[in-house]
Amino acid sequence: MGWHSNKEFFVSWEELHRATKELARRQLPAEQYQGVIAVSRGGLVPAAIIARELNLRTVDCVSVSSYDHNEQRDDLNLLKDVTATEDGEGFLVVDDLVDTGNTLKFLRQRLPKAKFITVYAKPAGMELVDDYVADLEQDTWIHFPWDMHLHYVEPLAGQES
Ligand SMILES: O=P(O)(O)OC[C@H]1O[C@H](OP(=O)(O)OP(=O)(O)O)[C@H](O)[C@@H]1O
Ligand SMILES: O=c1[nH]c(=O)c2nc[nH]c2[nH]1
Ligand SMILES: [Mg+2]
Repeated sequence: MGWHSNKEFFVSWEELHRATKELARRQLPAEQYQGVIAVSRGGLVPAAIIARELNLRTVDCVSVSSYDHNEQRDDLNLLKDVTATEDGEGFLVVDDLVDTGNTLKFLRQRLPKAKFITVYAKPAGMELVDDYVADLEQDTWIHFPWDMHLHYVEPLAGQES
């Protein structure tokens, strides 16, 4: 799916940490929340950072599976449901990004009273998220640090030919 994208955006651990702390700061005051729900798996690292910054110790996770039909992901279903809350009231649902919005559309039905936040947002899904830090164009594929590996790159002068 992502390999058809025109542009790529590489996120380092440092940058993910910085952006997620900015997202956390925007959720203050922390007392208005009871806990955090991570959307597994991409939301797990951002949710841990948010929980640490807001000093929230109730952390749950939800896992959604999707099937690919004509490159459009639909037919979402819950692989693992939330147990910490019935309707999401007082909870922050955290994901790494919103792209088409299908994942969050599905989760909003399950947790109608939660606040939904992501670190990154693409235009098609922006309306489904209550807060995000950075927006990217729809045809940009975001590479997260857990999907990457540092490797050697030839100096520019060595790449001439
Ligand atoms: O807005 P959407 O089009 O639904 O896309 C966004 C979702 O896709 C990715 O998760 P994915 O389902 O690929 O699984 P992962 O989190 O386990 O990587 C990402 O982490 C979001 O959860
Ligand atoms: O690593 C990812 N980068 C993306 O841009 C994206 N969009 C949906 N799912 C995604 N996963
Ligand atoms: Mg995900």
